[in-house]
Amino acid sequence: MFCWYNINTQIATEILKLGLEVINTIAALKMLLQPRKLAKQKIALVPTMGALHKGHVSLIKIAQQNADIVVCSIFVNPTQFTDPKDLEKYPRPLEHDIEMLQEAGCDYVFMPSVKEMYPVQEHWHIDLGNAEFLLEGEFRKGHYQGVTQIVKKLLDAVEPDMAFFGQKDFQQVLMIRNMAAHFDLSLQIISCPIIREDDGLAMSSRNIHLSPVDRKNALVLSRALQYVKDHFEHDSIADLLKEATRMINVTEGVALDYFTIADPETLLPEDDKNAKHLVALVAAKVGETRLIDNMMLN
Ligand SMILES: Nc1ncnc2c1ncn2[C@@H]1O[C@H](COP(=O)(O)OP(=O)(O)OP(=O)(O)O)[C@@H](O)[C@H]1O
Ligand SMILES: CC(C)(CO)[C@@H](O)C(=O)[O-]
Ligand code: BAL
Repeated sequence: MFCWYNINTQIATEILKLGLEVINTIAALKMLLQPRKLAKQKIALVPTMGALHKGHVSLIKIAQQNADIVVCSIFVNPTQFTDPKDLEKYPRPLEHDIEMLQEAGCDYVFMPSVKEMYPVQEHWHIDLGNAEFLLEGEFRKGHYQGVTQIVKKLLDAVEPDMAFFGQKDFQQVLMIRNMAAHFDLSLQIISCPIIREDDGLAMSSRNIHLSPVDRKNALVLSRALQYVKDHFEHDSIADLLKEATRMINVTEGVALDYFTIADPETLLPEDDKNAKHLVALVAAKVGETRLIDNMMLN
């Protein structure tokens, strides 16, 4: 059986020739990064679960502009999946990912096994604040404990000066910032803009599961967000929510989990349009695929 974590030697050799180093263990990673750290080079981490697309590449490019060395991790983290079927079918196109990272000029890719990251069973539970239980936290209970658990392990392995995350996973960035505050970590956590397809759909690894009909229907999510942004000046929050949810609910094959206009720090619903910052966030199942998206409104 082809094993995702064991890179075949031929591919590994090709990769080394092209300058991208593929590392599977924390010990090897630390050894490779040590001289870089001694030379005071700035190290950036871009954590991913693979199935890379232009959204991931944009994080790598931003990281390159801010650091000397960019490490991208690819690890499909089992502890953040609340639906075993979602984990099982998560896309794992290894060779394609390696090619994208080479092309992007990434320096190191860290692709550990599950055993490497979780050598023993362990308990993880930290206080992430009330926002942990809202939105994604309500629909994927325990998800952010799993996300922060693996991100802390990756940060411990790489010890980067900065880590880059996409704003597409808006709540995730907030949770990771809260985890970093919990452990008093001093690294910079940088949130990067959402990269979209030409028609507005937010890029996501799970888009690969969309059938052609789903793909068309999925557009209603970014359209509803854009509607809210475009009408924000003149309409009340209640009217904006009403129209956005209507747009989604009339789209066949799309089942809405939530559409909210919220405070970006607390994620609590906000009905005061004069609030300094507001974000609209949406999650829905499109066919069998659950997608999320968001847009800052002011
Ligand atoms: N369209 C995008 N624009 C910017 N950043 C993105 C985009 N999609 C994902 N990212 C970021 O890339 C990082 C790795 O995400 P991940 O590997 O889970 O990909 P994904 O596309 O979010 O996949 P999925 O949502 O299906 O899990 C995260 O910080 C995520 O926010
Ligand atoms: C941050 C992350 C890599 C942790 O597994 C994941 O949640 C993701 O890809 O967004
Ligand atoms: N991109 C967020 C990771 C997840 O959905 O599990």
